[in-house]
Amino acid sequence: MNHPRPESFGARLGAAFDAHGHLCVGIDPHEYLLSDWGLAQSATGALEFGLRVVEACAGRVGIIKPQVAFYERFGSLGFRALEDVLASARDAGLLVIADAKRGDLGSTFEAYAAAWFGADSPLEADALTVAPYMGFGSLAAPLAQAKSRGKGIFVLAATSNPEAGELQTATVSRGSQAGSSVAGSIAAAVAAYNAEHYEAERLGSIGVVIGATVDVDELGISVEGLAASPAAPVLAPGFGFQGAEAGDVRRILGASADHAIVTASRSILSAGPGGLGTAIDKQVRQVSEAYE
Ligand SMILES: O=c1ccn([C@@H]2O[C@H](COP(=O)(O)O)[C@@H](O)[C@H]2O)c(=O)[nH]1
Repeated sequence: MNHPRPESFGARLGAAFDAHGHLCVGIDPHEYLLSDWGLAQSATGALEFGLRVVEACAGRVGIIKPQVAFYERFGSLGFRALEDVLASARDAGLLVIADAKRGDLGSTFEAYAAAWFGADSPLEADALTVAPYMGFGSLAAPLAQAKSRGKGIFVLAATSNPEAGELQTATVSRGSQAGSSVAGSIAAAVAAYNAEHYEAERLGSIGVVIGATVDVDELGISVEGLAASPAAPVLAPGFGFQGAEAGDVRRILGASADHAIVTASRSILSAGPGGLGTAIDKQVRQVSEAYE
């Protein structure tokens, strides 16, 4: 039987940008946030937290990013809670980026892709963050599965944490990217992959993670290369709590800002359950002003 090819992640992301703008709300049930929200330090507390964030996001933003680690810490019950949060986000029509930062050699990566992209998987998400430090080639299986299942992948290139620069500015010594920085080589590989596999699309389905706290020139990343059609989506954490301001997104990401997912977690979540809707509305306004 012939199954119709699903709409690509890039197409769905473009629709989410058009309908709701570029803000993505992170779901990060930190220990202190569970306390502040009056929730239990348990999978049940993390479930309640996630469901309330999903409820507040529905109709306000198009994209959410649950941080898997905050569910994983509660073991199997935490994963069960995450499954329910993902199901509720799907029902609400939100685009879900699972921030799990998976990475491994090809055959093992296939299992991760089955977990996060499988149509029958309870952990099914729209996109997954992955680590390329076993080589960009190690991503071949999840890249292929993403394409066939209409999913997206965000490859870590230049992360927002201050200690990352030492490794990510290092020079690649071999192969077609010899002489580039590690971050620049990942960005170039993603741009090339989109050009080859998503050539007919406005937005490719394979993106990069570039922290909003980094200097893309210093990191050796060509934002023009990422913005060339089909543009690579840029998942940009680091706004709010880590210091970057949404109003600066164009200065920070240059040509890639038009395809950026402006991501914030603690700065919004710290408003508490009662103030969450207002905090999201305020952040949506700030982000949309930056794009005027
Ligand atoms: O480079 C990266 C990659 C991922 N993250 C994740 O994003 C959120 C940021 O949370 P804030 O509270 O808005 O700082 C968190 O889940 C990180 O693990 C990142 O910060 N930087």
